[in-house]
Amino acid sequence: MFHSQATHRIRIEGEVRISVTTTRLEVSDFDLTKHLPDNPLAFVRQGDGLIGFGEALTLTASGADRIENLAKQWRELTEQASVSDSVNLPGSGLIAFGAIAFADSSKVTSRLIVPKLLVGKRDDRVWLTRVQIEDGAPADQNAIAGTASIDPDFFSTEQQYRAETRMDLKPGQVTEAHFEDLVSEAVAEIKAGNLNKVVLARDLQAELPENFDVRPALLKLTDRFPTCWVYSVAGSFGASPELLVRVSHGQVSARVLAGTAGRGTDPGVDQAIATALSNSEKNIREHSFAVESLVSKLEPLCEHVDADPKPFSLALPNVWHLATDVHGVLNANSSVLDVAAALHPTAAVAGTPRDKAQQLIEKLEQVDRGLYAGPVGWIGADGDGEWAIALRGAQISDRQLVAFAGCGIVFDSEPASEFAETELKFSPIRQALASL
Ligand SMILES: C=C(O[C@@H]1C=C(C(=O)O)C=C[C@H]1O)C(=O)O
Repeated sequence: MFHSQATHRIRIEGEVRISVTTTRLEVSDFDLTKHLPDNPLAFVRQGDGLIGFGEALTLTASGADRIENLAKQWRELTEQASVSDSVNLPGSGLIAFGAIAFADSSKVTSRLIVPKLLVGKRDDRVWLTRVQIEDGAPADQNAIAGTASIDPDFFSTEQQYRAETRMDLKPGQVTEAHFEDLVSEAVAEIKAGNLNKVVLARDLQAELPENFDVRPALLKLTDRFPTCWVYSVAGSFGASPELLVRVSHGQVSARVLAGTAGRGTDPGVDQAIATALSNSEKNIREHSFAVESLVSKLEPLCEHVDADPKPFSLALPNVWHLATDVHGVLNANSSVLDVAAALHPTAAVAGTPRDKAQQLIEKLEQVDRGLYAGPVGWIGADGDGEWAIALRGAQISDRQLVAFAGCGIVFDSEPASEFAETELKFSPIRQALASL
């Protein structure tokens, strides 16, 4: 069954040592989402991706420099690695999953989590990475923490997930009427010339049923949203359509979304909606703020940056989005987290100008967004990786589940239609938790 092997060894200040072994697995038709552990780490799109089991090591940070701080900790950790990776695919070798809080002031800790065990898949190639942590004493005298064993049936048998319990999402701290008031206030600020765009969000909440299992929800999200990045990291899970940044061998890419319309049930009407969206001045303006913010932050890090001059209409099962793919070539050895630190928060989730929008979000929403609208993804030992924006999902903490959805407000936004847009954006997570 084992095909090839790679071993990474790391010594951290002489105290902790991580030993990482990646082995190629000869399995066919392997479906990552049918083999998830309880409380999985996951980042999956179109059948490819990474799933992680347990936590071998977690790096944490909070505050305004949380992304730079995690990037630095990760660099220090990996600099001491001796890497030999014959699988040598994006996602093989030493990997951390990560979830980063939206706001500088968030009480929620941002994390990079190295799983005890990881299974990756790319273009029908599957690999297994095992992580061992030793502390201080020579390995043979030391109890090895973080050793994960794997059930021999793991790769041949689909895992049994616990039965779903229906969960009703109820209005959270920002109710319908309150949200519409906030939109009006934001429009007034924009008309007064204080800023151009701000993204306002509202929350829904539910009590978590006893013995809740997130895996059936993740399965539904991967089935229904194959082109989205389905994520599950540190209690934050969902199906994001938006790629904040991917770095691969010096190439950087992103998918910027902003501008939304609901899908039509009749094909003709649906197409008319897409055409109206791509001709809507309001939506084009909203979208261009998001592209400009991303490109302007990316340019200093790149030799050149390419963005399509006109957005395309991206069809998701529930909505149309205006979308622009952006590509660039990095001019230095920046890691995906270095780039994420420069890009976050884009005008797709904060606004323009960024600092004014962040201040207005804090003033109006008065709710900690936690990991919602923050970067979620993975980073490898070489700094390459892929991070989506944590949208269209929910966060679990203690016995509570909180879901957020937001939308970009510009001078001609109407409160009732912005509320309706948040409803559309809640539909993926509502359905994933509806136990239908
Ligand atoms: C803020 C969200 O989505 C973002 C806002 C969009 C918009 O305002 O049109 C579209 C896609 C995302 O960039 C969300 O889903 O909560």
